Amino acid sequence: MSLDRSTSRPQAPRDYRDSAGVSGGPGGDAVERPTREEAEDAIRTLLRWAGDDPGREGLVDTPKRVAAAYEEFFAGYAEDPEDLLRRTFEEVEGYDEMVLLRDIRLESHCEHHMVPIIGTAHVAYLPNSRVVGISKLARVVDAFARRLQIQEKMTAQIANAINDVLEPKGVAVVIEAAHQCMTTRGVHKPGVTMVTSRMLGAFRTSSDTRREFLSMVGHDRG
Ligand SMILES: Nc1nc2c(ncn2[C@@H]2O[C@H](COP(=O)(O)OP(=O)(O)OP(=O)(O)O)[C@@H](O)[C@H]2O)c(=O)[nH]1
Ligand SMILES: [Zn+2]
Repeated sequence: MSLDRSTSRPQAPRDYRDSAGVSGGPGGDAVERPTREEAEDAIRTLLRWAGDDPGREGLVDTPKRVAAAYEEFFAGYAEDPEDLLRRTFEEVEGYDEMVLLRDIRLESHCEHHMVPIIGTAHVAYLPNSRVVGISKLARVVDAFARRLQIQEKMTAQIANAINDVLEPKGVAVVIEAAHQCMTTRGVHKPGVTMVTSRMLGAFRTSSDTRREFLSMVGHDRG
């Protein structure tokens, strides 16, 4: 879809549904994206609502900057994670050990308060003769993270997309993240981290495989 959001009203991208029926899309075809000008007007309204004057010098360009920032924060709606995974995979005979991408920086936004969720993702799979370009695993994390999210849904979506395209013997995803809606507002608990996981295939059925993964990502304490 077009990234030129200045005047056009591009169609909302295809809703992404994982095999658990979890929707990762922006709300389906019913959502019509406003124009860039309408988005900037909305930001001026919020500035007035916060108690400031959107016409003062320091704030004149702020709506434009915020809209540009939103394009980055929410770029995932324009991505098709399955397509990313299909792009570079190849058939490999003779490698059937775990592939792990550890400590992937994760930047997302919580769907309740629209404030950052910052953390780390660990993604592993057990190839079933098919391997993917390793950067694509990090791109899949970004494609789901750059949306309004809750951590449980994001974790499941990443694992399910990899499972659907690569058809591996197993997939494991662990995300550890701090939610700024808990640290900078509301309950104000800095230092708290939420940990979520999704284990599929051998990572779910074999405790040895799961233990190997958890030990490789440093989650085998206790
Ligand atoms: N399970 C889950 N909860 C989340 C996530 N991100 C934010 N939340 C929680 O979503 C809840 C929303 O609760 P509400 O009572 O509707 O909103 P609120 O009045 O702003 O709640 P407080 O954050 O407790 O002030 C809060 O408990 C948040 O901590 C997430 O990724 N997963
Ligand atoms: Zn929140």
